[in-house]
Amino acid sequence: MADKLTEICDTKREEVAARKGFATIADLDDRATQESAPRGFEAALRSRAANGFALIAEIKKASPSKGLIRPDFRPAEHAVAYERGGAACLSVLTDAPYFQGHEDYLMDARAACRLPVIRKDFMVDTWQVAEARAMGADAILIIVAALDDVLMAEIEAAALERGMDCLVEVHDEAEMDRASRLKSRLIGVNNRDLKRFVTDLGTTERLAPLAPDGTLLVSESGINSHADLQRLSRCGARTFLVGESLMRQPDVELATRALLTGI
Ligand SMILES: O=C(O)c1ccccc1NCC(=O)[C@H](O)[C@H](O)COP(=O)(O)O
Repeated sequence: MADKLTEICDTKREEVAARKGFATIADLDDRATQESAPRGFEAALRSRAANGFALIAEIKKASPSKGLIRPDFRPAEHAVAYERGGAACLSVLTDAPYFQGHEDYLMDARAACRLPVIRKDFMVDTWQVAEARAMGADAILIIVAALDDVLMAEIEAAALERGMDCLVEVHDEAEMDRASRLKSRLIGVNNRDLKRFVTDLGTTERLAPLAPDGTLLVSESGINSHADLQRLSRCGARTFLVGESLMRQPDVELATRALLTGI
């Protein structure tokens, strides 16, 4: 897995190097003490998945594959709509160059609702983990394809010591094997092939049996309907990360409810 992801991570390393000049990890940890404690991202998903489908609803303005997705982008309103529609957690993109994200979107969304929030970004440095907590994030994303084993474990440790959860994202069998060596047991299979930008729900079906014991499996990307949730549940996935198909709907609350219930 390389290409676009490599390009995004190279850009991210440059961005982080520049941002580090403005705040040390100690500064960020100090700022984090003024934030509310982590809300329990994984626990919220596990409790919802025990009784049905658990949704991580994504607040996504744009993407490298589709450009602008939501012209009338209002993160706080979308957060409330997702919560009312039945989402268990939120995902908020904070990457600016490729997704038009911003840390303010995460802070505004989290302040508007009671849901736990994952900072959806490309983690390449432990500094970003402290930054995530300082902006209020309850969880971070670890993209296995973007990191070596040592850095991946350091980023996970930095999140766990701050009380945050990690969603560990994989795209293939080798990455599932590497993910299984981490402590976290919240593993996401990304159905999007980052070389060709096509999505295939079959990726989750192929990798689901390889997840280590105790895993809460999350199927990510390219999910459009309740029928997709039903199909994916047959391979054991009861937790889903959905962005574009919900963000394109005029009534986000209604669309979220329809996705979860089929009604
Ligand atoms: O969304 C993209 O085009 C993309 C491109 C390159 C790297 C990552 C990308 N997406 C990040 C995500 O993981 C998705 O935003 C998330 O899984 C939701 O997917 P979707 O429901 O298809 O919007």
